[in-house]
Amino acid sequence: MLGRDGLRGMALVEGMHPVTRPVVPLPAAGKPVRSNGLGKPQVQRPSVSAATAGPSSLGAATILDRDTPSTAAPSSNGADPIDAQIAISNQNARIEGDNAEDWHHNALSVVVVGASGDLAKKKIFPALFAIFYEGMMPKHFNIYGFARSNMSDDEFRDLIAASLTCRVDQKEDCGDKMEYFLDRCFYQPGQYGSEEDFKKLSDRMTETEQHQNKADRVFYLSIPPSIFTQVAGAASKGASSPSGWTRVIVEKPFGKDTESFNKLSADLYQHLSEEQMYRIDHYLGKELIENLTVLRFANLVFEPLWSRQFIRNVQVIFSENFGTEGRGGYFDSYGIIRDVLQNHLLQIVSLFAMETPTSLAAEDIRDEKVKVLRNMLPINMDDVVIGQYKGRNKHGVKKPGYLDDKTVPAGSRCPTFCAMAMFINNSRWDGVPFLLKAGKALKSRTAEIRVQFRHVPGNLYSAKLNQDLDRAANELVIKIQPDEGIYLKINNKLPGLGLTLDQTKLDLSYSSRYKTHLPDAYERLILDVINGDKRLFIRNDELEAAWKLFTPVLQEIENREMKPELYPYGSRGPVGAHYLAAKYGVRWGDALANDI
Ligand SMILES: NC(=O)C1=CN([C@@H]2O[C@H](COP(=O)(O)OP(=O)(O)OC[C@H]3O[C@@H](n4cnc5c(N)ncnc54)[C@H](OP(=O)(O)O)[C@@H]3O)[C@@H](O)[C@H]2O)C=CC1
Ligand SMILES: O=C1O[C@H](COP(=O)(O)O)[C@@H](O)[C@H](O)[C@H]1O
Repeated sequence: MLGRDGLRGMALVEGMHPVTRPVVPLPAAGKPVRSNGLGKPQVQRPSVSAATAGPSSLGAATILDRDTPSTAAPSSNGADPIDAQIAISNQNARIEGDNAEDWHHNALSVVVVGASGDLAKKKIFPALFAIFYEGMMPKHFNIYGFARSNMSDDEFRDLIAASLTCRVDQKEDCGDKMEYFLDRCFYQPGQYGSEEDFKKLSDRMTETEQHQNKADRVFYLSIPPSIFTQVAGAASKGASSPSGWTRVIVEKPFGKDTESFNKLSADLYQHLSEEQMYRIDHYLGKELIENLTVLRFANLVFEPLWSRQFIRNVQVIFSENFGTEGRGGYFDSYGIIRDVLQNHLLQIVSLFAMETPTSLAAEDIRDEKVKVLRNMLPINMDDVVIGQYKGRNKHGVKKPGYLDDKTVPAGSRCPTFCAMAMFINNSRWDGVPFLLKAGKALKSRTAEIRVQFRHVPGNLYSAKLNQDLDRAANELVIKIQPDEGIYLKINNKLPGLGLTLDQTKLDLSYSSRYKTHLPDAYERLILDVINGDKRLFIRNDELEAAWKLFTPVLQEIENREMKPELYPYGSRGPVGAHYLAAKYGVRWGDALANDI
């Protein structure tokens, strides 16, 4: 068992080595000032019309002048005013401070274990490149791939290059930057359980780290969960940093139920300390999820409404317009509940429903989130609807059913859709249904939070609303993807001489307000690991509480071999989901005909 020193053989205790954002050349006037309450230093820039400046992420504290829409005429230097403000805000994420010199001089090695895999290619390498592209990587960085497949460094670079894109608009030196980045990428083949092979990797890393005082190392375990523990063991013994910190990103799934989670957790603790582990849930890295706490806690108009007194129900909806084609093998042993609800949607609920944290520090936020999970009532099986998609042939276009996938066992009852109602048993949320819904092969790809408010009591205009009052109630929609935005449905008078009410929306569409590229969730999260910021990562006790809620449901479904309700590929999902909502007097907001 390890002590506080983290990985076996680590010379330094995680946390003894304070971390700052990388140094990037700043305008001459930018100068470091003292840290904010998060223990992070800030940079003061004269051009920010800000009360405070601070890091990005949940702790973002830079307040920008929002009077000028992005469509406004360019400023005198030709730059769009909001673009300019965003650029400054981004620069503020690259914090400098007392330890900036350390950061500047330390080497950083990022090892992607499972480098030949799907996630690595699709998300991790592009994210690492984007971080570098944005000038957020420490100066002395190197990237290492590790997997069993045999590859030379050059073949590895070709593999990575194929998935890198110059997504960051209007920058001209992308090609050069890509070359520079690829030159710093290396590949080490090896067996996952072999300490010797990780030592070989470590020796190669030492070569690129040797000119720096200290070397910090990040290991991203982008591998199947069945080998998490052996990799953690071999890597910690063979390749921990001898001089700096060592952090390990662990991908989901974190177990399949309470028992397997406890085992995985205990096994990982044999090799890694809690402090070193960054359990990733990429939904927490999405722009609108990060904004959730800002919306609620930085606006007087929302927080007072955030309770059973005003909110009738909350819906967290995830849908994809494609099936599990090609991933059926993995999916069939997990199903949609483990794949999406137990992690992504439940994390959103806990962040949404938590009490005001003492501060924006990671532990304060996670303390509040875990309380929500522990306060949840056991899920009632009558509040669970499961479905599985079947093939569809519409207008000559054939779509396969889940069971048509060759990698799916014949007759599988694995749910590809689930809707459920959950309740938080505390004074804020007592009796408010939290309706969660996730499905594959549905009508559209979307992820959103819908907050349906109560109707106006004694509404003077009830006769004018022409429908039931609940339908005319306000609804706040946080659109996580696509078309990121926030809108509030309100009742408004139609202009003119008559007195007719119109349901319309106050609309903050990100694409019209901010002409900036939204960073991918993995970019933000990997950068947070480099910066030692755990606010957007899951703590062990959160998972423990999550599995406590979901394990009985999964056991019921699996032991009773419950039959999922079939729904056609590309439809709105099983009808049962609508009955579930109706049971609580609610309509799914995404299914409303009047979803303006
Ligand atoms: N892909 C995705 O979209 C997402 C993935 N994840 C999680 O990320 C992790 C990686 O996912 P993904 O890249 O899709 O996984 P892959 O199945 O592509 O596996 C990654 C690499 O691991 C090695 N590998 C695969 N199967 C085995 C095995 N049975 N034993 C030993 N090594 C194996 C292979 O490398 P080699 O043979 O070269 O050693 C492979 O390239 C998983 O934990 C997954 O659950 C999470 C969210 C989304
Ligand atoms: O974790 C997962 O997420 C993806 C959806 O992620 P998104 O960022 O594209 O919305 C999902 O397709 C996959 O099944 C699941 O494992």
